[in-house]
Amino acid sequence: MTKPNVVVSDTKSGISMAITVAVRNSALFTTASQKPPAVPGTYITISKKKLLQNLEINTGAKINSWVDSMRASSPTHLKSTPPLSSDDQSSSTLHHPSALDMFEQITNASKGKQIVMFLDYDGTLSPIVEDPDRAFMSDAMRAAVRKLARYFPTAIVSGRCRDKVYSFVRLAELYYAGSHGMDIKGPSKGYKHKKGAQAVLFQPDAANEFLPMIDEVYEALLEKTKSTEGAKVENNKFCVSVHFRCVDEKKWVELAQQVKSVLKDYPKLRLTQGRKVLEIRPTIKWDKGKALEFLLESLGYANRKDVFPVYIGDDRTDEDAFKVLKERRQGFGILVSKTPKETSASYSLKEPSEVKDFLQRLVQWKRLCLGRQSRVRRQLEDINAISG
Ligand SMILES: O=P(O)(O)OC[C@H]1O[C@H](O[C@H]2O[C@H](CO)[C@@H](O)[C@H](O)[C@H]2O)[C@H](O)[C@@H](O)[C@@H]1O
Repeated sequence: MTKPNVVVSDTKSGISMAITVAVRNSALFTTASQKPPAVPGTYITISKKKLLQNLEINTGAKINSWVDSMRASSPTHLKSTPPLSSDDQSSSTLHHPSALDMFEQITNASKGKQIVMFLDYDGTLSPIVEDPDRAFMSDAMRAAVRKLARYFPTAIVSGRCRDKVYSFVRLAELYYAGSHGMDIKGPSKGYKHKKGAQAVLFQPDAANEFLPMIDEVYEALLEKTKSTEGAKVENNKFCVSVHFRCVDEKKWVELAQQVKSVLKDYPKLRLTQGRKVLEIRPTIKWDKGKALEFLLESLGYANRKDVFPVYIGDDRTDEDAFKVLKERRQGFGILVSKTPKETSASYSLKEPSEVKDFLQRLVQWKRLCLGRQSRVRRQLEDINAISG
């Protein structure tokens, strides 16, 4: 389905807004004369009443699709889903092979380049648990990430607020991009930056303007959802998460409607979907993919061919970063998932324990490479000493 961006303008009120129109199944364009022009960005005129009605329909349809896709990915539903045919399995395995099985190919592709690591937090470094405040990472995972950061610049990129994710990871030598990349900070003082890299502290100006609105929406969502047992609202500074995980599935539509009813007063906020969570974010063009590009630039790798970024994540919001890597044709994305999914990542890992194994193997491989290099250097020095 094509989804051109169309600027819709209401002539009476002068309201203009950019919306994405699903052309083929569109409820907006019912007659040939109403069909959108082929060129995106063209102005068309729709009455305000019609516009609001149609947005209602679109949002209503979205609520069902969010809830359906959350249902489809819940463990109880996965169990009852018929297994893929052997053909399906081999094709998805072919498309997204295990990063552990393909380890050698991956490291070969990185030869002569600087690997830079980007790690999502929930579901990647820590297992998914019911209480978001108790999503701790294991000591073994922390040790693996600590060693990783000795050899490669390493960033944590999370939907959580930066302070919260830092309180879980507790490694001062890393870069942290919280609130889906809207709040970025480099390693604490005392940790060396690569030559050419800048000390980083960054929040897009446009995001800062949203802070009071986000706090207001957080309070409104707390109030609106308080009657729904198990619902949890989390303030992630530049965004808000509404958790469905502990809510009875029969109440999911109701909870999604509560969220929608609060958001109708905030057209400058948008909703994205994660793992049994709806996330409320500013409508600015900033996401985990932009954060990845920003960090590469801050590290001194803008427009450089000798960089090899690796992004590991499990969530829909990580797809923005996978896409950036695909478009740049640099490095690759690794999706953490037990089941095949549509993704822009190149490889997959099943769960956080496999992520840990992969990070440990990277460290071992790098140590071997460095060991080999220093042996060769010593031999050359010996030869030079003898001959000269
Ligand atoms: O970008 P991430 O680091 O993956 O953060 C995305 C969201 O993760 C958290 O929620 C998820 O993990 C929780 C703990 O395991 C789980 O209970 C919840 O169902 C998941 O959606 C976090 O609480 C959210 O704020 C993040 O946006």
